[in-house]
Amino acid sequence: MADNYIQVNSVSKHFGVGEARKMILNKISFPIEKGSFVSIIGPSGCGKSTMLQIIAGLQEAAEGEVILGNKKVDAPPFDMVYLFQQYNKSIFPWKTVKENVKFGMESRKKWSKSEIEQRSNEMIELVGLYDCRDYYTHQLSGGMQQRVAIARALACEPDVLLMDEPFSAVDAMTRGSLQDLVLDLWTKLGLTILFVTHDIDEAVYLSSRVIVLNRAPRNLAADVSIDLPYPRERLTTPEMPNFLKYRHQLYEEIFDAEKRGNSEEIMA
Ligand SMILES: Nc1ncnc2c1ncn2[C@@H]1O[C@H](COP(=O)(O)OP(=O)(O)OP(=O)(O)O)[C@@H](O)[C@H]1O
Repeated sequence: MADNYIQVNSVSKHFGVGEARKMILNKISFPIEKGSFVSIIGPSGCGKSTMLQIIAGLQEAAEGEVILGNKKVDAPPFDMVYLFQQYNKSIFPWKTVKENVKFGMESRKKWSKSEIEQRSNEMIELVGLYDCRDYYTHQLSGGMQQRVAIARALACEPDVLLMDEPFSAVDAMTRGSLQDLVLDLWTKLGLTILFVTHDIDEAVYLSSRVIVLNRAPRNLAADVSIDLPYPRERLTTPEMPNFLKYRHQLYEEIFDAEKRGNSEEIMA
């Protein structure tokens, strides 16, 4: 059932004090439906990561609030996990794949030993690393390390997965297979996903909805529902007329947002 699971209510944020004070987000509001896949795009510096971190409870808004379910987010909620941009650095090199995946569950002290054992095996299997479960980080490729970080995050049974440019450091082939993995996990586990990316094709391919942030003024430039069927197919989806239509529309939005942002910087 579609309902507004997360509500971003008039969120503002600035950094710096005095003359150095800079408005980053200005009264941004949008709802997120449960089970949706929402990407946030926008020109560099428009505040995408800051927005995601406020939603995650990792940064405080200067004004406004984020509601998850019926509760205001004022600290990282247990049912939300945040995957950082360079999340291959967040896995421990002295632990094996399996130990890394178990670590997140063990630190929450919510599950028994046998539940941790079973769930970690299931997650490792789901991300396709079962045969490498006893490997250490240095024995894994970058894409495999990212699968470990995803498995560790999902082992904790979150409802919401927040991802900040998760695939920016991998080659095109790995990126494609990680995109399909995330779509597969989203479907199988019934997650709500918020995804920050610079890549418009990636945003259209993955998302049920794309939000565009402006750099000047610091508000919402566009909110576009992506009416393309799931499951998405790597070869056929990008050739669909609607895919090309959304891609074109979002490129235009970004170009406009960039132009407005650049002219604001020249005026400043
Ligand atoms: N802790 C901080 N202190 C001061 N300024 C900050 C801080 N964090 C972010 N900023 C500034 O806020 C603005 C928005 O940063 P943010 O990383 O949210 O943007 P972004 O849209 O994710 O950028 P990019 O696409 O380049 O990753 C930038 O101008 C950045 O320099």
